[in-house]
Amino acid sequence: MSLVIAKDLTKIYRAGDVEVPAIRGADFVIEPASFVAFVGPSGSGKSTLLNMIGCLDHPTAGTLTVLDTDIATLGRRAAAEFRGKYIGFIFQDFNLVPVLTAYENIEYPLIMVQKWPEARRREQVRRLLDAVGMSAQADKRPDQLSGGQKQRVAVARALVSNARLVLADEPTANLDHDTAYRIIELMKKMRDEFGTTFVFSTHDPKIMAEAEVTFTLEDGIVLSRRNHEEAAHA
Ligand SMILES: Nc1ncnc2c1ncn2[C@@H]1O[C@H](COP(=O)(O)OP(=O)(O)OP(=O)(O)O)[C@@H](O)[C@H]1O
Repeated sequence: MSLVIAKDLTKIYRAGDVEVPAIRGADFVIEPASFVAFVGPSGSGKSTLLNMIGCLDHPTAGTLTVLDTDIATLGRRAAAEFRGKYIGFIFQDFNLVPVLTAYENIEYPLIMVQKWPEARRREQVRRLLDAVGMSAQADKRPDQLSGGQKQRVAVARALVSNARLVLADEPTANLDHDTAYRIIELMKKMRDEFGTTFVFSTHDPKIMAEAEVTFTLEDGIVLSRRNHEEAAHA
């Protein structure tokens, strides 16, 4: 069963009398444990699509099924619960809490959303710190970390609640190219290790080449789907 199924997905923003069609009838499918990129120019609708898949924004029309749930039908509370249980987020500006250490930033969703007992939390946070290669920096605050290290912490935080799907909106936009490449490789390694589906957006052609499946967006329309493995063997 596919993890995400979008059919004729449409999003129109309304500001007074003005309508902005951000997504115009998108159809796509994302499989479990896949490594997927949405690419396209600024304003093509990448963030809007990721926000709808992440239950942060409501479709105007069409259907969007995530993990067998028609998420367009969820109310605010149910959407928040669904997000907390199944979806992790990574942002271009890291979004770490400045007064918390790397350890505490990763632990935060377990306290706020999941309410795990302390011993289980500690074991899970240490496992994630180790998986992203940040155990030695566990006690540092974000201002004591490099951009790449901050994004490693954010990757661990996105996975700490055992998310089935991680959505990353331009996760490498604030990183130099080598660091960006290493973060994408880390995300792929996490996909291999935990079986989590990763969906990210990017403008960067070198970064998009690292995805296994690429959807190209233009003016709110999914123009093409490319499977890199099929292409490599063609
Ligand atoms: N809250 C909003 N209200 C009105 N229009 C919006 C809103 N959010 C996005 N849009 C419009 O929807 C379209 C798609 O925007 P979106 O942010 O999804 O594109 P994007 O591909 O992520 O762009 P970028 O790469 O610059 O982040 C744009 O025309 C944008 O101006």
